[in-house]
Amino acid sequence: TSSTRPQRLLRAVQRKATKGDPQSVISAIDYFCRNSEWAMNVGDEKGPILDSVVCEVSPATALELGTYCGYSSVRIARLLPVGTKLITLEFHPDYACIARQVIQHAGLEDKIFLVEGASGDLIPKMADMFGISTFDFVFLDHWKDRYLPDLKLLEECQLLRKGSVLLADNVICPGTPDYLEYVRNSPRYESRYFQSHLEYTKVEDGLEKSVFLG
Ligand SMILES: Nc1ncnc2c1ncn2[C@@H]1O[C@H](/C=C/CNC(=O)c2cc([N+](=O)[O-])cc(O)c2O)[C@@H](O)[C@H]1O
Ligand SMILES: [Mg+2]
Repeated sequence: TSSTRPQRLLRAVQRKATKGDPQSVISAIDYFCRNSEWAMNVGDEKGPILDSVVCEVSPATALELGTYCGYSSVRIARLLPVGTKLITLEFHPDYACIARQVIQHAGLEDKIFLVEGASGDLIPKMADMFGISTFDFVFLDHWKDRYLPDLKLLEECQLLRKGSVLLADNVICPGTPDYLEYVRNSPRYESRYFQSHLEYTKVEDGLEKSVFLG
């Protein structure tokens, strides 16, 4: 029977990456996407920008919207201080299943809570589910038309505090025009664009970093 691309990506990790070594999992996925099949991971050019923002924020509480195969979950969680956790939301059960195995191969299952479900349903439950009050860092990488509604939901649920950092992938390609317009024009955000390229290609893309001003 035919396999799916996420299954083939996982197989490449299991074959090439060293168990318990997050960097080798990241390298195995990037190698697979450059040499076998493109996949929508933040990738090896935007990834270091993500890394630098995570290190700068050094979040005690971090949220990711859209796990997919777990590539950015591994990138983020490998940098988190001991005792801190990444909560990542994924509504496609098959992708969640692959991501759990990628995360396990990286040895990061104790630093990552993967919750299956839609962000719109789960965000209002985050405080109760995880006993947190606000997120220090949010990485948005799910369906592009959900970035703005979910940002507004985070605001409404008071899950952002003065200084919370939002980092959004693909603000140019595929593009998130309504989200960009909001964070760049709202007096409640200080926004900055990090120009880069769409993963594994020469097409322009970039990350938008927005700090919530309270
Ligand atoms: N509301 C929600 N709650 C939970 N999980 C959700 C969700 N909406 C989507 N997801 C999940 O997030 C991933 C979608 C990513 C969309 N990215 C993309 O469409 C994408 C496309 C390109 N591209 O076309 O070049 C490049 C990229 O870097 C991209 O991230 C999938 O795993 C999907 O199941
Ligand atoms: Mg993306």
